[in-house]
Amino acid sequence: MLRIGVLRFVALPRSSSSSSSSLLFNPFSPKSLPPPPVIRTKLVSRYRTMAYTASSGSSSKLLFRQLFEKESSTYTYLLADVSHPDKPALLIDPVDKTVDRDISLVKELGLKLIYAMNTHVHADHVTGTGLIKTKLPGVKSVISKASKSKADLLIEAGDKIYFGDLFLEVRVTPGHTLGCLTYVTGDGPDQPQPRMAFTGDALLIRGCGRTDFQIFTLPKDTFIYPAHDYKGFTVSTVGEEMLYNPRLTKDEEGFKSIMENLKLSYPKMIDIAVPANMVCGLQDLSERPAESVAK
Ligand SMILES: N[C@@H](CCC(=O)N[C@@H](CSS)C(=O)NCC(=O)O)C(=O)O
Repeated sequence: MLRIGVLRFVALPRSSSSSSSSLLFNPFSPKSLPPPPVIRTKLVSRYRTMAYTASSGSSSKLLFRQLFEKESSTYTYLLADVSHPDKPALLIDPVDKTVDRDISLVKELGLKLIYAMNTHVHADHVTGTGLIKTKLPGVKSVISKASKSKADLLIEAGDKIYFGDLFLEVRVTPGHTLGCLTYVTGDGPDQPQPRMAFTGDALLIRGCGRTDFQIFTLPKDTFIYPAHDYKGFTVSTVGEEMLYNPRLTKDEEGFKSIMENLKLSYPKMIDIAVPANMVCGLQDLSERPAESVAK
């Protein structure tokens, strides 16, 4: 039987080992946000996850694929627990235009898609989560409660999204939008190591999506997988971005000045994408309320 529940956990005091001690302006300073909780997992380890390769590798448990939609330069991520008999899988930030590609891949790999997740309400493309539900009716759409959008599961800080024995932790990383989330692979002996953070538009590689967040409090070897890349990057790490991100290594005034002078154009799709994404990508989704999530 699949364990597909979204669980909430109890926050514990955070160990000091993974917090940032930079003297430079740090928009993720624990002073401005409560310390992220440490997760106490109840998982029983079957065997240790084997070495993980960053580009598109898989461990003995985790199957991982990074997919790209070129018009909006959007990354979609496929994760599955292939050690579980049902091979439960989830997609993070699918795009409507590439839903057929994504579903074909899921089928070719023999996976059972259970979640279609959004990191936030995107402004530059229409999410594929609603369309996926029409093609694979068992799939549940997921977005943050804070986004005030419609989806099957409305999640918040501390929830755990299980797919098989693997899970993602939900971290709140507002700034780019109020409802932005970062999904971080679980912390535990049975989970992928190093950890992986799916940052949406909060943290881009050598950039950021106009933001304020806590991602730099993750361990330095955590892989960063953003929702977009405009420069040809595919993956980074927390440590690498702390050293080389040209915006986040500045002091507060320098950061503000960069962000105020980005002069980014109005996203071409914003007037279509935002209303559509508030209803999971489909304007005519049923009006039924989202599932409540047990505490
Ligand atoms: N030109 C694109 C949008 C490019 C853009 O503004 N990207 C966003 C994230 S998607 S809304 C952003 O915050 N970028 C930060 C950066 O430094 O590029 C379009 O018209 O859609």
